[in-house]
Amino acid sequence: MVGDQPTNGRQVLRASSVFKSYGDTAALQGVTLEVRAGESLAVMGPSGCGKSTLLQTLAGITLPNAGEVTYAGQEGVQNLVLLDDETRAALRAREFGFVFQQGLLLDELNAAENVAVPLMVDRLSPSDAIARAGQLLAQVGLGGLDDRRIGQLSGGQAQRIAIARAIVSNASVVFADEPTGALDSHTAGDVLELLLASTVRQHRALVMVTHDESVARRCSRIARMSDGRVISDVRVTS
Ligand SMILES: Nc1ncnc2c1ncn2[C@@H]1O[C@H](COP(=O)(O)OP(=O)(O)OP(=O)(O)O)[C@@H](O)[C@H]1O
Repeated sequence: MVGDQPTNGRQVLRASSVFKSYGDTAALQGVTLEVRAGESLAVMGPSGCGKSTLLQTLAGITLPNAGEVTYAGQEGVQNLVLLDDETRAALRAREFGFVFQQGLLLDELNAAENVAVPLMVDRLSPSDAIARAGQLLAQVGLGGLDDRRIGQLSGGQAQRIAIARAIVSNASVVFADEPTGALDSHTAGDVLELLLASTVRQHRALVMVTHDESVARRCSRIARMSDGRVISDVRVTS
């Protein structure tokens, strides 16, 4: 099935005329883009065109040089650019989830502890957080692996844990940067299916950077970038 959910949900995120430079490198050159609840947005384009910078800007990880990023969340509509670092970090931990190609899981923690981290950041007691993490691991098909160290898992299992961690605190937006890039095609398909099932089908928004057309076509919308600009933004219809 293509375009897993209708995309007429409420607007959760909006970048307006966003510019971002790193020194002399203009990574974003006036991007305006909205993201709605229950939609999956694939961000595509050639290497270096600004995809990851856009994702990180929408997520409030990177601050733009100009423009606004508004987010409609638990505290109402807020411009992420104007929040102080601590407030923005707390909002990210509470309302956003992240699935990256690799590297965000903590090797020194086991599977359940990794999933529990956002809950503990959000001040849930460790025992309640670990119990909730165990439920999430079962939901993503990894029941019984709670005590397994990250280094003892396959790439596909590690991405399932990353997905569990991304949604454990009821994130309303999940950001994924090449989430299947390091996986073989069969495992990648399973992980993508899980990512879509645990986000858009739960009325979350998914914003995903990918180089893979077949992955993008499973999303409900594709934004294509070139030289720091969005050059096309279309619904996936078939
Ligand atoms: N921290 C940084 N410092 C300096 N330049 C950076 C930094 N991050 C990104 N850039 C530059 O900004 C531009 C956009 O980078 P970005 O990572 O957003 O592109 P991308 O489309 O995600 O690329 P890729 O597909 O290769 O991951 C590139 O020219 C890159 O070299």
